[in-house]
Amino acid sequence: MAGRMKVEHLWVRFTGEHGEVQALEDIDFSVEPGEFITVLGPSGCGKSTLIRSIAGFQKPEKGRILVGEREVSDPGPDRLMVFQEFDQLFPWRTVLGNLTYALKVKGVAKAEREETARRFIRMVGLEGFEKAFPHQLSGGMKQRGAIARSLALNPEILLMDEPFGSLDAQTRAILQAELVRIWQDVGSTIIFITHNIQEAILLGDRVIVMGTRPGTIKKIVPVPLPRPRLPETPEFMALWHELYSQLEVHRFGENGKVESLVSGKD
Ligand SMILES: Nc1ncnc2c1ncn2[C@@H]1O[C@H](COP(=O)(O)OP(=O)(O)OP(=O)(O)O)[C@@H](O)[C@H]1O
Repeated sequence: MAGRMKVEHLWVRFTGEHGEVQALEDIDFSVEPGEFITVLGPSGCGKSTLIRSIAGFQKPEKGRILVGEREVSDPGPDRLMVFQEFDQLFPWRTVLGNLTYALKVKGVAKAEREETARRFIRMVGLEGFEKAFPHQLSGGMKQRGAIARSLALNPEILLMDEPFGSLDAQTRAILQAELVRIWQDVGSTIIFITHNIQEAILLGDRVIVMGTRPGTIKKIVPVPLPRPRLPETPEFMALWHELYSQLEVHRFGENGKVESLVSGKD
């Protein structure tokens, strides 16, 4: 069984053209094995910096991240990332080829690769498209392929940085439901970033709400609703309002108009 993941008093600072940015300040939480955590916050609050730190792409200024007993210092196969962009699969390999190649790199025996790849392709609903190349797939299908490839590699932790952010509302709703079903099947730990309140509640066992400048944890909110979750229920709506009130949802734009920093129901 995979160990608990701990983010311990993590601070990250960037020095850029426009001076210093304290992207993360004293981020501290732990995640149980098999837990589904959503991270919700307005643009620029440090969500991507947090997930990139967990992935090992970003060195902390202070603090550390533990996966079980191991301290994260570099990227590793125990923590795989799925991004928002649709071009994550190798364009010169078929869907099946993308998965079997990843399994080969991981060192899985040749005899097992194709069967494992086909199982995960089926799991994400891409059966029949094994021989298709990425350019022959829709955005949603490419995301399914990227998710299948990550899951086939059986990481301890799957890190998802707004993976459904570029999808139309209907495809997004389908993939949200399917991700929950797959997660219940495979039991991976998932850290899922979103700026969408409804998505955070639909998916997460707990929602980590972040505030901006500097990026801090404002609150960790458990979601005690049975799955599948229905946004129309009073319990769901009550949570929606609780999270909404935690977020710094509005600011004044240059022309004095109120701009929304997070989206709710899209
Ligand atoms: N490489 C970098 N160099 C300088 N500043 C950076 C760098 N990466 C991020 N930042 C700054 O750190 C802060 C947090 O950025 P980050 O991308 O983590 O936020 P986010 O919550 O993921 O935003 P979004 O939802 O818009 O993607 C921002 O102020 C950003 O400008």
